[in-house]
Amino acid sequence: MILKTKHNQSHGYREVVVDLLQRSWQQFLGIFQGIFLVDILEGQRTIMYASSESVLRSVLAGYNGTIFAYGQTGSGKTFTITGGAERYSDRGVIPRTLSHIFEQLQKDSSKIYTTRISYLEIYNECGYDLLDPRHEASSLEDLPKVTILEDPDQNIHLKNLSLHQATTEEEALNLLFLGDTNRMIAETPMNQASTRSHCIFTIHLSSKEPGSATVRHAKLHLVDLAGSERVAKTGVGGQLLTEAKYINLSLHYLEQVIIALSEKHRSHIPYRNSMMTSVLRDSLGGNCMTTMIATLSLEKRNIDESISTCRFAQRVALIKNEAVLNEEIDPRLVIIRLQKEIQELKDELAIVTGERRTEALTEAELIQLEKLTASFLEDQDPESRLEVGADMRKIHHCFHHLKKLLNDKKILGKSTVSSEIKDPDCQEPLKEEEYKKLHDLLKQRDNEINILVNMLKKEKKKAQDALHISSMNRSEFRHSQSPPFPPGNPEGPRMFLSSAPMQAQDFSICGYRSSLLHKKTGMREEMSLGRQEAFEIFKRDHADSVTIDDNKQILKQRFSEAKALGESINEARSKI
Ligand SMILES: Nc1ncnc2c1ncn2[C@@H]1O[C@H](COP(=O)(O)OP(=O)(O)OP(=O)(O)O)[C@@H](O)[C@H]1O
Repeated sequence: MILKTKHNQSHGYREVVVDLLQRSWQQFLGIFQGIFLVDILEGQRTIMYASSESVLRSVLAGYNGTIFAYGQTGSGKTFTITGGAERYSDRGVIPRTLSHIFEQLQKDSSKIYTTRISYLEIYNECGYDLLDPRHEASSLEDLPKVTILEDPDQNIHLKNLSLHQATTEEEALNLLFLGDTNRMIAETPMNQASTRSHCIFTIHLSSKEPGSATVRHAKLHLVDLAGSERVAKTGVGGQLLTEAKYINLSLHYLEQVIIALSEKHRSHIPYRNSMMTSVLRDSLGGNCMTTMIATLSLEKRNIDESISTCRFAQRVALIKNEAVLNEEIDPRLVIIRLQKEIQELKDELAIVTGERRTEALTEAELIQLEKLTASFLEDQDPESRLEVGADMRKIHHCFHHLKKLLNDKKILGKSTVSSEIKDPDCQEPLKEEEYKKLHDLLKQRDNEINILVNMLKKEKKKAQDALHISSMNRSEFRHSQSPPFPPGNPEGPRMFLSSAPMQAQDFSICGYRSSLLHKKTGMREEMSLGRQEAFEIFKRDHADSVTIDDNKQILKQRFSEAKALGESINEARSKI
């Protein structure tokens, strides 16, 4: 519990307060056990540290929490809870709490958090939604009233109170500012801007671990109660008097609830007497970690109110709440998890039984698979899976679709690259240059082919000449044979003509073979130019090409020798 004073006396201030209270109320010192006295000079940060730290820790862990400010009018409740507008350092418990919560949520990546805000005002015993967008345009009577509904477990639900999701501190602060502008504020003899209502700013925090169906819901109520005032002392009338009556009455009911809670063995707690005690039922005597900030105005004339506040604080300090972890299993998540499990089991069963499906997938199924593939590709989670079941048709379609996406991306990438380097001014010259290059290459190849064709022609002519000569020689040689060689005696001519005629015969066989080869390869004239060229290259690069050339030379030499011999034989014959 925190006792905050607004009095602006810094020198020996704490001592003055304690001394004052000691003299006025001897037993009072006992009350201050566990109560912090906060000096105005120590500022809002100390208040925040002393009041909120442990509550915030519990809220983040999944427990409900409440921080409420109580004190007479003008003692600094609003300043403590919301803060002063002049300096940043004056910001109160709500903005500091929001800052702390969002900082912690950002640090903790192990859970998924959802933060929602509501802002309730209880004015003259009626509830209003301070975040209702119609607040500014309509009068209070036209606005829907927030009403209390109680379920069989005596849990309180508030009808017509909106919940606004806030994903960042900034969004949450904007909601706070919006609500603050809608609050009922009036000038009273005790306070230039007295809040004439009780305000409850609630942060609803839900957290769950990824993949888990267990959700924790925690509520943090930050309550700025309206201040009590002695009507006889302030002498207010009219609207202010009506408001003061409502405020004092609801604070009286609050006190009754606190008294009942602080007394052991009290079976009935009169929560239902006022809207405020109904709404704060859990915070006051139930499942909640509650901190009360008592604010005092320490002018001498306010001593009675200060003592009354301290007495109230003493009673509050006696109450023991039992906070429990608000965990529940989200039925929607359970259903989703069970459905997934059923599907997985079905798939497993299909694999085990070897069930084969051959009918074509429907259009809707194909679209669904493509959607699944797209969301799988978009999912940043490295452990995400593309679940299509044990159906080969579906698996194949997914692969097919993935391939298509990849190819589309490649084509797109290429076109992007080409469009990136495309320069409309230099594109034409580039093409012409390419064309010229290709044209030159073509010309060069034509020349080479012509040269090769000519070479081939020459070679062919030579071979034909050689064939012609050898056939002539053979006929001449045959004429000179008498009697002809008996068949099956290939040795015969060699014995008779020694080696030279044999060489001529070999050559003729060689020519015959080459003509056969020509026939076999389909005649070289009929070969395409490309094939001829390839054949020439093959011959040139062949491992035996040198030996073949040498043999050709030897053959030529022998041919001329054979020719000379033939001539001399003819000469000799004519002589004979
Ligand atoms: N610690 C403080 N430092 C500086 N100014 C303060 C402090 N506490 C309160 N004040 C100033 O005192 C005035 C009254 O404070 P505030 O409105 O917070 O009181 P309250 O208890 O909320 O009153 P009410 O119940 O009438 O709404 C305001 O002008 C506020 O700025």
